[in-house]
Amino acid sequence: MLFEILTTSLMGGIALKAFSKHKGLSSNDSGKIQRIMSLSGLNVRDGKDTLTTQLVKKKRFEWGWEYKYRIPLGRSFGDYEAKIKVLEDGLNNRKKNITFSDMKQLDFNKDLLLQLQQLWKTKLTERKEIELSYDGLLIVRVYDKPLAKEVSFTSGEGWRVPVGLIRALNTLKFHDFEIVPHLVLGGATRYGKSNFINSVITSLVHSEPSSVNFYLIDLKGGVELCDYENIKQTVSIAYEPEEALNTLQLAYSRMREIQSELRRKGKKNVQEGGIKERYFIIVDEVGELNPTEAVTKEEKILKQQCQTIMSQIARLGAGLGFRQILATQYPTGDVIPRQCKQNSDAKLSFRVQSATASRVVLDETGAELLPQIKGRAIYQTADKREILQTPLITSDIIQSTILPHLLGEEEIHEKETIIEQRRIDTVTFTEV
Ligand SMILES: Nc1ncnc2c1ncn2[C@@H]1O[C@H](COP(=O)(O)OP(=O)(O)OP(=O)(O)O)[C@@H](O)[C@H]1O
Repeated sequence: MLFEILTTSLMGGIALKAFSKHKGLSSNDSGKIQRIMSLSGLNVRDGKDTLTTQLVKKKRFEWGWEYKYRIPLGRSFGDYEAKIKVLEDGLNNRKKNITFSDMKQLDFNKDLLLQLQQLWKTKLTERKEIELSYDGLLIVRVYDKPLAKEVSFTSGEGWRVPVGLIRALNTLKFHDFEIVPHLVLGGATRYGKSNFINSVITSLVHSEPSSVNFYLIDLKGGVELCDYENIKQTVSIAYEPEEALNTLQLAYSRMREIQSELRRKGKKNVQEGGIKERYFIIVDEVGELNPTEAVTKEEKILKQQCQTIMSQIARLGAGLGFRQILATQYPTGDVIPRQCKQNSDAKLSFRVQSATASRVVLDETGAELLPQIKGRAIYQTADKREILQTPLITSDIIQSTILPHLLGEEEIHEKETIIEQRRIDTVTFTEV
């Protein structure tokens, strides 16, 4: 009896609190955010006046709250970005509330007390996460639930590959290589670049096995991409800068062939020309092809040639079915050829060391402030920037996907002979 009374009043109390919170009556993070901003030195003194960050709008979404603030004169978005950790810690310095949606998940036919205990435990370890952006007003998004730290890999469809789970509605975001052909990828070591490249290749092999062609350049000692060496979709693979030039030349000469074919047909691009094949040039550690880092004159010339071809492919390849993915862990000024950067409308950056490195990859700061979570990244297209958790792919998935496409010894020999022949035919590189 006593237990029933206790449970009923506890439930009643929680329900009331949850209801008021759901209606936005009790939770007022907007005020708390304003207070944290003031206390962390974001106010501006103007003579006798103190200019503060002013709330303009707040809106409840399924994932949490969005607040819009007018920032005082004399402050920049960067000033607020620099305080993101202070804001997040301040917001999480609170007593935990049970929400209406938490209540909806309870099963009243099962052991309620146990469920409530579990819910409370989850609440104590849960952390709200925030995201900042700026569109003339400062936008602060406060998410009820943190973004998952691990997301399983599932293949995309056609030329759409999974990029990661976004917070809004917990949905998977895809990158469509037919819409945005080239991608620049950056991030400090061990945050997930190679894993992402593996998931792109695996997804494409799974979805477009007879139309996808790879030109792979793995300058990290061949440990990452060697799995794909003997699959029929890989036209050429390189492990050293000298080999990289060969691989790029092969891709370049194929690009010229397609260009001639389209010209003959009087078509503007592969879509119009009914050409289904797509060619992916993937360079893992493009920094190894940076001529300014070359030691000898020959090496410098070789790397310059590589960069010239990569720039040509970035500039002209899109309509000819060529897609380029350039990855680097050293995002310094000249590591990604300028034309490649300019022609890549999508960028994916894992955590980097500094705001400067973030600017090299994304053209904006922010990737240096990502949490130290493997696989967490900013995906940026021409009009949108989203934080997401990239899927983690396992060796088992990679192996089972490529197994049906592995070449036999005779086919490998045949492929090598064709490549050798093409190399001989690829005389000199000329501008298209
Ligand atoms: N999306 C992810 N989710 C969870 N863990 C991940 C994810 N991506 C990578 N990891 C973990 O991080 C480790 C390093 O990842 P990865 O090899 O892709 O890093 P990297 O950025 O390519 O590093 P480096 O530049 O040093 O080669 C992986 O072995 C894996 O355990």
